[in-house]
Amino acid sequence: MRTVIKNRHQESSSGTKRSARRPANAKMPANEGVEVKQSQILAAGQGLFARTAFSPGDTVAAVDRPLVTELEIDRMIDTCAWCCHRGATNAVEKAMAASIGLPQSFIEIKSCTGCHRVAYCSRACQSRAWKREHRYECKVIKNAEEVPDLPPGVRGAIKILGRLKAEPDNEYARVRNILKFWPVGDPNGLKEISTQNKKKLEDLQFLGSAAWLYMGKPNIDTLDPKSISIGLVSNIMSNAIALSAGLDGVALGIGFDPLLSSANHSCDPNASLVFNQPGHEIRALRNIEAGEEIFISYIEATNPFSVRQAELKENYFFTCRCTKCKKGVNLEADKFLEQPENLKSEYHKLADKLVSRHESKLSRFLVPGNHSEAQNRVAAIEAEAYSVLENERASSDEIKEMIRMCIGSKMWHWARQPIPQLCHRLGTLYLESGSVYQAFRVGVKLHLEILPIMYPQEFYQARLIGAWTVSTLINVLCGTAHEELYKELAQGGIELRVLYFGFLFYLREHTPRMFGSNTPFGKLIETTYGQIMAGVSIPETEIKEKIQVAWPSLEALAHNFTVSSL
Ligand SMILES: C[S@@+](CC[C@H](N)C(=O)[O-])C[C@H]1O[C@@H](n2cnc3c(N)ncnc32)[C@H](O)[C@@H]1O
Repeated sequence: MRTVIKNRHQESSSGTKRSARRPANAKMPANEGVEVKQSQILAAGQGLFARTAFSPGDTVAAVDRPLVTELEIDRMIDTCAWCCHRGATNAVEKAMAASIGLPQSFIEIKSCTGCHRVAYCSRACQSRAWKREHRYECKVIKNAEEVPDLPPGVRGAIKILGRLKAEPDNEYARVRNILKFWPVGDPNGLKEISTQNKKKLEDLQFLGSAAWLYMGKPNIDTLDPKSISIGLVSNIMSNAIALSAGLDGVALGIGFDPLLSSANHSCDPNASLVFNQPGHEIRALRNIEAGEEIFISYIEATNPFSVRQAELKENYFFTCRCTKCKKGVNLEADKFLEQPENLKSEYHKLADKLVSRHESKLSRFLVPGNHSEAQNRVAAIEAEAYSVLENERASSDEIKEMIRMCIGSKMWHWARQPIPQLCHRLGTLYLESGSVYQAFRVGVKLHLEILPIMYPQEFYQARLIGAWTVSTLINVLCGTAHEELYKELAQGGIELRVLYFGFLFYLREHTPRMFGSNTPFGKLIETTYGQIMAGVSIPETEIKEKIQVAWPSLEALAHNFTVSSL
């Protein structure tokens, strides 16, 4: 059956004009541009389809706030449970956020005086949350001695059960809609989870029963409330959209929305999810024709085949059958610069040690070839690199060491995972330790050389965030604290102030179509532009000429960044 989804706002389009497309700036009632019907992926249930053509950057579908928005347990004290804005919790973080223009420098988070377990950034957010959902959970989670910190999926289910109990007539349809999602909606879905990982299914059942229990075992008309609770938790947790604050990438929590969550996954997506705290939308990454299925990526799609497959299986319980995965392992994401048997001999001893360390998970990292000893060695280096990445406490020295090993082995290039993710982590660690210039150099390498290879689509949000990060770092380097360094760079032909304008203009041009103008990021860029330009007397055209002259110095900086620059 076809479900046409209606309603909500949609940003006007202003991209490439083609006859089949909507005219630029045409107003269109939102979400009429999509419909839910049988997916083109075999055995993947329903999917989201375009009913009209979209250009890169267009909003394909949008909601004011996902139906379920739940914070991670650690975020409940510093993040608004309604709009998901985070406030700095200590003076050091506040000062660092202020220095790079992050909103958490001025956001104050206050706990709910009823339960002291969730917090809000304003009375308006608190009052909206109370009316919509918090009144159903406040008493339940109040008693911290009896009720432990509950995972986001359970809290989401508690609120839905509360609403269902209070307003059964209004809420039945919504609950049925959530339960029709896979895995619960798929007749074999839960069995499949159990086959893959029996413990996972038991956990979901346990958490579902817990939500029902904490709600006081509600009796809801003729429905079986305990099974509903298990179904809600299972579907929310296995379809969860990861919510993160775009600017600092901090994981905030999970979301579930019947419209946005209808979009299936592809490792070569044509659209992406943008979380505008709390608005949430799907934006086109490239031209999408009417009738095409909309695919987003649930994970980091530039990881190698087996890493992607394993992540989707472990966290989302399905085997990916997207067009990219159907081609197997021989794509760009899996390629090394050399065949495994050409690994330099000085790496053999170290790699052999890693083979025994990672023996149990080596198969995840194996690439096809006919030289098993050599394959094992390269797979073991890759396993080590991913384990450093997964270790939240890895030091900057450990990360540098790993990048040196991979790049030094001449098997990896800079855009081959997990190098980009390791570089990103290194940049963050540099910043946290106050090494702004080092963070800037890593940021320039990422933005100018690595991200355009990873995400060739110009409208990928990660590229814009990369540009924003570099611009804020340049801004800091232009301050009085770095005067000497600034002069030194200028003598070497690197005109930071001019380069800053290059980023500012790029951000101002692209943000409206990548995040939207009337969003936290859109407003931040517009305010920054207004403040900076107010103090500038030179016409913009003249600044642009200067940027053109200065830009090659930045490209050279990126090019000359090697392992010895770490
Ligand atoms: C967020 S839901 C998407 C809507 C879903 N197709 C439905 O009908 O409920 C995610 C589920 O869709 C299916 N799915 C999504 N992308 C897939 C893919 N690339 N390959 C196979 N199954 C996929 C899996 O069953 C997954 O658990």
